[in-house]
Amino acid sequence: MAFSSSCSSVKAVNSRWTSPSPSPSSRLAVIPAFLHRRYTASVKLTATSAALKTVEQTTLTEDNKFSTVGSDSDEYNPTLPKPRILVAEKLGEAGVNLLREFGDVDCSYDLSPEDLKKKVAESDALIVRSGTKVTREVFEAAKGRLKVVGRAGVGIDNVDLQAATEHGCLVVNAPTANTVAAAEHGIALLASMARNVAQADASIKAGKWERSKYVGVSLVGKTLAVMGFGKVGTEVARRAKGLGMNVISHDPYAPADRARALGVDLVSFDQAISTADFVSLHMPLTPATKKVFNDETFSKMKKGVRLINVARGGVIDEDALVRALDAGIVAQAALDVFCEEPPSKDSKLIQHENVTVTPHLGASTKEAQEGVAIEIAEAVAGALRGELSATAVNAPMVDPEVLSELTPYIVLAEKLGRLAVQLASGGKGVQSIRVVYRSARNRDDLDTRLLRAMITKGIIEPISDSYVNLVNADFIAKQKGLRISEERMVVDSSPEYPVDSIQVQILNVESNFAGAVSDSGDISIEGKVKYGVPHLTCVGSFGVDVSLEGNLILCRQVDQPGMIGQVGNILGEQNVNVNFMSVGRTVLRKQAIMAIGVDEEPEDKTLEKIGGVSAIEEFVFLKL
Ligand SMILES: NC(=O)C1=CN([C@@H]2O[C@H](COP(=O)(O)OP(=O)(O)OC[C@H]3O[C@@H](n4cnc5c(N)ncnc54)[C@H](O)[C@@H]3O)[C@@H](O)[C@H]2O)C=CC1
Ligand SMILES: O=C(O)C(=O)COP(=O)(O)O
Repeated sequence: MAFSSSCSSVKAVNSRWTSPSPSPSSRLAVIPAFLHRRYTASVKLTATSAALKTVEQTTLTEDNKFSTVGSDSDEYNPTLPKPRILVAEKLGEAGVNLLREFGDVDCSYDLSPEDLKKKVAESDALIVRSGTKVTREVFEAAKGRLKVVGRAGVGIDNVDLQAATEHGCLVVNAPTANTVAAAEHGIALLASMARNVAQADASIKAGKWERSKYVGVSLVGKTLAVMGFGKVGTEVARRAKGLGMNVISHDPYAPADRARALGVDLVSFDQAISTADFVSLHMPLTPATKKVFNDETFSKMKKGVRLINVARGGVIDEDALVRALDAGIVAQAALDVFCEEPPSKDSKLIQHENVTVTPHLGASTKEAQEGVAIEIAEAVAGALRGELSATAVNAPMVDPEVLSELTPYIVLAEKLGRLAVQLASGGKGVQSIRVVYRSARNRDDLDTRLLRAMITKGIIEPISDSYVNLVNADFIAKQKGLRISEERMVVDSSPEYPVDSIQVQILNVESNFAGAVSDSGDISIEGKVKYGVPHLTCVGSFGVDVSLEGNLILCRQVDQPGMIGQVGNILGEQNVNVNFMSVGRTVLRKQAIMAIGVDEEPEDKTLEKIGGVSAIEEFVFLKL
């Protein structure tokens, strides 16, 4: 469907205009030099009343970098103190060295829960492995300082993700570097269990020579059920095929063609457990997989089945496993992971003669630990720099190519949100937002999660104390009762660009600038990215074209000659640098909107002078 914008045409006056030589004393008279600090002050004057109204708002960061993990004020800046990174579990040296180049690193292992809480209150990032429980209390104790938790490994079941999200704390993991190590450990357990290696070793060391007791079983020709055909499961399957095993797998989410390519059949859960001689667990611990191996499921297994678990202890009901071992349903089990780690010394499961155990060693090879350390160090440093992480667990994961393409639109989205909310009277009662993305691409080719998050950030931050980032944007919006509906319209523009325009509407709210209210009665602004720079292209029903840099003055006036000169002169006299100017009108010589981009924040008296120009009916000063 071709779309024509609801905005009126733009009068061609997009000229760069520089005020006469600025006097240093008047520059930055109001805006503090430290652009990263939040501050409050924004004024709106109307020509008729010239009354001052204040809207609380925040600044943008200098470099337009969008923040994934921190507020603008917390964003990484090389001139600010280095971020503090708490490494709470042993991490490979290469990773620690990488982190040291970037931040102040505190390697404190074996912290008590109380000490961990104390330390996170002074840390921007925390790095853990599977041995540290990062609970809600930890996030609460951090009091907003903790911006990222890095899990140096795959499983994030030791991190309270909901609490992290609510606190706007990004969680990243290192999901690839230990895959092979875990798979190799699975195969090591499989083979050593089948040939009683651990038991025979203990027997010899106890002075015995028991050859007939430790007759094993062969692997070749046996059926292995791989439960969870993800990264580790796939590598286990590949290796088991090499050992001559028949491999089947159960994974409700794995693509069948990927399995087929390895000669593995994807089957149902019951089929997998009832036909396998060996069952190897490789699924994550989730509410759906918790204790999925229990009395009922053990009873469906082939008598004499052998079980390997290098995934998570919690997927097995350990008491049920002891019963299944005692009943001979499970002939042997080889376990690397346990419900509680370390397990109690007198655990019947650990002590069972048919059970082989290792202390969560799946990822513990030199190679894997160096790889994981580098992977997590890069992810954490990137997150602290405000980059989007490819391994984010509680924020949108975005392909780097998609991200680089979307970056200018992300900046535009935040600025439109920030502008729109300043056009609402008093910034209160903003409840319903409608966003329309116009794009030449197919609906499925445009992932709007980042754009929506940044519009939310732009809307919420100027009117509240909350800081919003990609992690908590949806949560904070919900908490504040903000409803954001999104629409996509296919337009006849170039599919080379992901988005043609973004329109942000605030519904059912009064505006402090009548010119921003569209025919439908809602505050409406629209923007585009031009040559990589975000532009405002529509205010209410008026088409404009002004680059969104610095701050913005919007004037609604009678469309007549000389307006640009008059306002330009007022600003120039006060050494306010105009970076862009544009006039849009609906009907010739009736009404027009003048959008003026200014580098500095004009003083109140300057704004009052603009308000005093007789043809100006209303105007508003907006911070970007
Ligand atoms: N023992 C150790 O030191 C290590 C343990 N792990 C654990 O191994 C497990 C697998 O890790 P990766 O392969 O890297 O993860 P992954 O995310 O690549 O694979 C997990 C697979 O499980 C599947 N799955 C989810 N729910 C399932 C269900 N109900 N039934 C069957 N399959 C299901 C998923 O679709 C996915 O394909 C994780 O629990 C991880 O924490 C990983 C590395 C080292
Ligand atoms: O990566 C995983 O999921 C693991 O279980 C590895 O845990 P670890 O880092 O060795 O404590």
